[in-house]
Amino acid sequence: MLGLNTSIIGKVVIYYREVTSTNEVAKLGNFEEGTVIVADTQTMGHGRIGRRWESPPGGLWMSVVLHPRISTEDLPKLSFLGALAVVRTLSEFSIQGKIKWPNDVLVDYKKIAGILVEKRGDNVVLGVGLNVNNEAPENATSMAEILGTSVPLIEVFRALVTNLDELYKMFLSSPASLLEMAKKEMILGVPVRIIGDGEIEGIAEDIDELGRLILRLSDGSLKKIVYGDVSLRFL
Ligand SMILES: O=C(O)CCCC[C@@H]1SC[C@@H]2NC(=O)N[C@@H]21
Repeated sequence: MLGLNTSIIGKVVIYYREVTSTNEVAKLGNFEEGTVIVADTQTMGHGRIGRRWESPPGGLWMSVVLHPRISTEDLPKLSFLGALAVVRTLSEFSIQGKIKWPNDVLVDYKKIAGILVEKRGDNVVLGVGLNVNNEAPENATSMAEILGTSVPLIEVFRALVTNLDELYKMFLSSPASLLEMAKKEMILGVPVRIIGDGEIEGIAEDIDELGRLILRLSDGSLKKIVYGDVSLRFL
């Protein structure tokens, strides 16, 4: 039926053999909402906290341009949206991924994907890096390594775009429901160390309505950790 299956993400896909960073291209351009920028390789792929992101051929390196009319406080939820879309995509390939707050997807505690949400003017960019057939960096993994065989990249791309689109539509109508769904896939209830300005240890107990991590400290009190320049290590 006409008009009932309107996708937002993936109507326009721009493919590059090589770019500096798909997030940079997406941030700087004047693209319509839902445009996907994807590249075989990135020469300057980056992650959170200015970290370098290795992007050789064989991996999925892509960014989605979004123009959500949402408050800034809901923006971190887009990172969970990206991570949840990756978890759903992996499960279509019989791989069980879990979300590590705030922006990683792990398989058996090894990183398989990272999400980077950035904003420039009206452009909100949701970048996803997923190790598919590329050799993963140390302590990380890839879909091919887990499955013991290479995976058609185009199928992974299609599945991811479909999952992102579905979840984005849900997010626009109810950011809170999206958060609840992502929480179910998050590694919680385990001891962690948060590294930011200083270091703090506790049990990663829950996520609040703004996507902050609720940490239970050894004296029983609770501390909220804001999504920002912090990283999390499992103890
Ligand atoms: O782990 C992280 O901190 C996030 C990594 C995000 C990497 C992706 S790859 C596509 C997009 N372009 C970039 O430069 N970064 C994101």
